[in-house]
Amino acid sequence: MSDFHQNGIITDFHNLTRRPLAALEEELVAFSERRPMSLILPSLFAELEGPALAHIVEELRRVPYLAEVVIGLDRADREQFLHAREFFARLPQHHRILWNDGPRLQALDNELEAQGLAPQQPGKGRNVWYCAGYVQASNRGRVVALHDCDILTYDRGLLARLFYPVVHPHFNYEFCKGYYPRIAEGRLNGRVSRLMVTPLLRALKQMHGPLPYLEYLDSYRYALSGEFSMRSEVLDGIRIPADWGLEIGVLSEVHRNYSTKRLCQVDLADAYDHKHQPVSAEDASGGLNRMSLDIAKALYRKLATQGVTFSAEGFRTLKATYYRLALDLIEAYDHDAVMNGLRLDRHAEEQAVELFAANLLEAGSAFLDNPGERPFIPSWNRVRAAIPDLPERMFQAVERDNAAAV
Ligand SMILES: O=C(O)[C@H](O)COP(=O)(O)O
Repeated sequence: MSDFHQNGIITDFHNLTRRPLAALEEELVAFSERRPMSLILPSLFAELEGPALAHIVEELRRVPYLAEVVIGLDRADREQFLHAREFFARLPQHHRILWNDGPRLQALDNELEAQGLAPQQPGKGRNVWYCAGYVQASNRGRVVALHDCDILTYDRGLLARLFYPVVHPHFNYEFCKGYYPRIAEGRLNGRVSRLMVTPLLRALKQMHGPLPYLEYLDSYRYALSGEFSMRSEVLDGIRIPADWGLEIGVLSEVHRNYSTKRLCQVDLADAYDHKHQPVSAEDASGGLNRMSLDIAKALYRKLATQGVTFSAEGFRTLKATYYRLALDLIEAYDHDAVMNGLRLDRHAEEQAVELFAANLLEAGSAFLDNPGERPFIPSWNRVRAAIPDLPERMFQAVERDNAAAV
């Protein structure tokens, strides 16, 4: 049960009364006339075979207010795409799959590449970016929500709560971010969020003063959650990273474009569990190792756009400050866990913090050594300026891929 604290920066929507889902959904159906809703599901083909997605689709089948569901499908060959079409066919809502590796969308990607506009690397950010372009072209929704496809504890109340703040006709929020406790099987999870992002933001505040941007980021209870909703025009103007920096990138872009009065967060669930990636300490190309590098790079680059300058010496200080703050937080997490009868492996937590600390330096060197890197994908506004009919052609390509014969 959450309290009713407001942090004074963004509005916080709590779950104070466990209001029945039927009441929320009834309102959402009424709101949908004025603000129709699209749902984007960024998915890997492998997730169709995992334990979460079949249940998510079962829940979605019963959602009465959605105008469309757009599934961004990554890492699928032709046969797998055909399987995905069958898999999602049970959705009663209008739905389309973006076969990102298919020949039609690849051809458009090549065209964008020729103009220097294509995402530079594969990843969740790239997948979401293409889906964002598609929902603009399909023009079915005024409000768009996104959630991950590996949520093991999914129920459709999560989606209702995620949409509500942005679709209520008398509220004028542009963007809403979800939060929840990542607790499962007696353990406290959310390792990158708890052990890296929170102490890193606080270390940056110690070093650079209480910048409004850092205060703002730190006001999110779960900055890395993959669940957010927004008015559809928000998607047009933002530049997001192609990789795991997506969540931090989106939060940064909405901060740049809107007053914090137009931004909010919402309590989505009492517990949340998903697929846990390995830490992957030995291999920086995967797992939480890679995720922490991508996030640190995205944060440094966004801070640079706020006028913050970095140096090798500064990164060393950041590492030391972060490390101390992270160890103090582990103590707090541990005590909180004990009182709640949860388990926390302090050794594993400290090992993760050591890795993240090293990665802050690693990401720092990448930042200082590659000033010309293009980690952010251009906004769709820019794509439309360069190739005006590309979104429409993408729409047609998706229609053809989803038609009976591919
Ligand atoms: O949100 C996070 O911190 C990362 O996605 C890792 O989450 P996990 O520890 O719950 O796997």
